[in-house]
Amino acid sequence: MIPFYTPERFTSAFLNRKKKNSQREQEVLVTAKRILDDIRENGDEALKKYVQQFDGTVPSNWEVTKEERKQAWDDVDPKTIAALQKAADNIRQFHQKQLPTSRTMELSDQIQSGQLYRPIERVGIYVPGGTASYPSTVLMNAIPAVLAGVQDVIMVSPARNGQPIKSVLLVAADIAGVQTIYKLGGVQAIAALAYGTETIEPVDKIVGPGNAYVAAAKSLVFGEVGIDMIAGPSEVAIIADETADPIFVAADLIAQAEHDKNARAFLFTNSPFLAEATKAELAKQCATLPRESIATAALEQHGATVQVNSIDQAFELVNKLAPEHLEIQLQDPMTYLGKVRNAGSVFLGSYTPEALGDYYAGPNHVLPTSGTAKFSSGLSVDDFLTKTTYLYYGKSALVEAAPHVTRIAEEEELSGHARAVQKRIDKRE
Ligand SMILES: NC(=O)c1ccc[n+]([C@@H]2O[C@H](COP(=O)([O-])OP(=O)(O)OC[C@H]3O[C@@H](n4cnc5c(N)ncnc54)[C@H](O)[C@@H]3O)[C@@H](O)[C@H]2O)c1
Ligand SMILES: N[C@H](CO)Cc1c[nH]c[nH+]1
Ligand SMILES: [Zn+2]
Repeated sequence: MIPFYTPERFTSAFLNRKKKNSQREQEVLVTAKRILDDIRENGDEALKKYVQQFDGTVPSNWEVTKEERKQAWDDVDPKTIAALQKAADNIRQFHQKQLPTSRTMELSDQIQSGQLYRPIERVGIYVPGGTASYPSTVLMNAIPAVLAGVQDVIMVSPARNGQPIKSVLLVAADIAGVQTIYKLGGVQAIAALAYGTETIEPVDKIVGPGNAYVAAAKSLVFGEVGIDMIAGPSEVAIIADETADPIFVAADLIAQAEHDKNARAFLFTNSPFLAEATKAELAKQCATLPRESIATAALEQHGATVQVNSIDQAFELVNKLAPEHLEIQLQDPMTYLGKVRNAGSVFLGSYTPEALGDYYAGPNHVLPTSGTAKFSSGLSVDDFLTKTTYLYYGKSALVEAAPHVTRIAEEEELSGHARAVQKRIDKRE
């Protein structure tokens, strides 16, 4: 089960590793590039070829029809629909507060400047559909886009082996306000969104998580279109002391580990009792878990219980790790929030499991992984907006600024710049 680490061993095993593409990552990149290039060159014909190869059958229509979307509502249990609607309300409410307002700075009647926010026009949302389906991911990606004012929100998800896209994903798409849904997944979906084909219009930005092939394809089309981030395997770090309940701690480590054999789940504790009790509890809870083999593999290969000397040391290590999710299961958890420097999202107290945020509470679950929380943030309304600054100077304001502007231009030996100002001054005199 979960291996024990000293802080020193944890540091050398997880924090000091040089990032270098493994041979497998290189192979995935080569495959993704080959598929992208082919679809860019040969459009729908190549798209069909890869859909057939990787997803088993080519659907008769790429786009999910109105009838298929309507039928989905009859297929899904009304209790699931109600839960998704409530979750959507919470997510909407949280993200609504992120909406910025355009700013104007009026320094005088001669000088005005400001910043305009505008929605990106067309956004593609990737919703995974390989080993599991995630209606929560539809909500988390589409709701901020719709709130930002994106005109066309286009969702892609694979319809594999002749099976339709799961009805629950179609219902979630309706609840979130997705306009168009294409039955496409993997690298071929990213290619169609980025480059377009004869039948599919390209988008301006692609967001959403996916497997290694999807992540590689997103990294390769970046520049041609925008992307949100390159998502790695999901991860949680839990800081807990002797007051934490080992049943809750183990349950939350497992909730992360069941995602993927490469998922990472870490417990940092100063209590040897909690460490042992959690280990025993992990074995007990895994034994009855439907995804036991995935969770056990993740905990054994990518999990760790770190015996820290103090809670301060736990925060030091966690800030270096910059985990996607951080749970603080300590007494008076809110008092520790100020100690968090790097983390995608923080869950405070024993009654705030990460699962609450994954599905329901409001904050986004598309978060920076693999230490990237040091320089990036989770998905938000901001990801669907562009910022344009503007500037207005009247004549007398330019006259006042002119000597400074021309001085700097001369320093840079760009006399054309200096003249662009000076010509106006000369004409005035
Ligand atoms: N971070 C988050 O918010 C979040 C949320 C949900 C899911 N996820 C993650 O997303 C991932 C989903 O992965 P998935 O595989 O289930 O679904 P997916 O939709 O990402 O990938 C399925 C597609 O991969 C392609 N593919 C499979 N094998 C291939 C190969 N050998 N060569 C080329 N293409 C190939 C196929 O086209 C297939 O349609 C998981 O790792 C999951 O943990 C993350
Ligand atoms: N924990 C995942 C990555 O943040 C999100 C998710 C979706 N469904 C369940 N969990
Ligand atoms: Zn999850």
